[in-house]
Amino acid sequence: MMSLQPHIRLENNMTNAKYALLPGDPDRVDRIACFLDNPEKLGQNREFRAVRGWFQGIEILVLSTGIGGPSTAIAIEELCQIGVKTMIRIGSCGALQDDLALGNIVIAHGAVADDGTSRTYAPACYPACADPLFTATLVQQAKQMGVPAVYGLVRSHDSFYTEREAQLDAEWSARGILGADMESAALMVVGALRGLRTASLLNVVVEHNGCLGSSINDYVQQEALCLEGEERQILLALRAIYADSQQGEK
Ligand SMILES: O=P(O)(O)O[C@H]1O[C@H](CO)[C@@H](O)[C@H]1O
Ligand SMILES: O=c1cc[nH]c(=O)[nH]1
Repeated sequence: MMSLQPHIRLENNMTNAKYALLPGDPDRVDRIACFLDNPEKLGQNREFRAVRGWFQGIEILVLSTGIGGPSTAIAIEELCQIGVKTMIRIGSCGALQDDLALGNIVIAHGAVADDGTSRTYAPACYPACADPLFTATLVQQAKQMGVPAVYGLVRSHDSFYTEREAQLDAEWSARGILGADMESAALMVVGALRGLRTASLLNVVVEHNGCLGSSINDYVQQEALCLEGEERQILLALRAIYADSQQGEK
């Protein structure tokens, strides 16, 4: 088996984790670590910050993927080389539906693959789907926890600031897509091609057509709602991992 992975700079002997949590933002790795027992920093190279820890006895690796499909695909490929089997994105998204509030959680069972990475790995008609059983476990746990969560489809894209974004968001909103992010599709497509189980949990950090509050109080309150959502999605993922682990060796 290959040893030190060139980008994530992890190797087999550093962790036995079969489950990985994958935020985009490296700083989110540190906040996730607060939910784990005996968290241990494994290092950082570029956008890939790694921590391992345990939740109810299950070893979990946390690795940031950076922004977008290319670095996410690199993270998935290299995590696969060191034996990780189940990868759960702990991401954020912009809502595409009016009834989604800041801090609500979107459980994505599939994604519109509007990104270049997915297209590079497979034709555009290849479906970007999460693992159905793990996703069902997430939905079940969310219900048990009383988390404000919805499940459905999201759209992953490569652009944030093009002139067409508002129009594209409106079109995909009309098709019932719940939210927009930049990594879920690549995770699902590359994961499926490599025989991995994937899932994506997205915290709503931008409301659909929401007017941004101008006062400091609004801003502070919005930030607090987003952080609460992040805590919910982390706990939800960890509880689903535990429930999944009780169903047999993965
Ligand atoms: O919060 P993360 O996980 O980085 O996800 C979202 O935030 C970034 C854009 O601001 C993109 O990576 C998007 O997918
Ligand atoms: O609006 C947003 C927020 C996060 N990520 C996106 O892709 N869009």
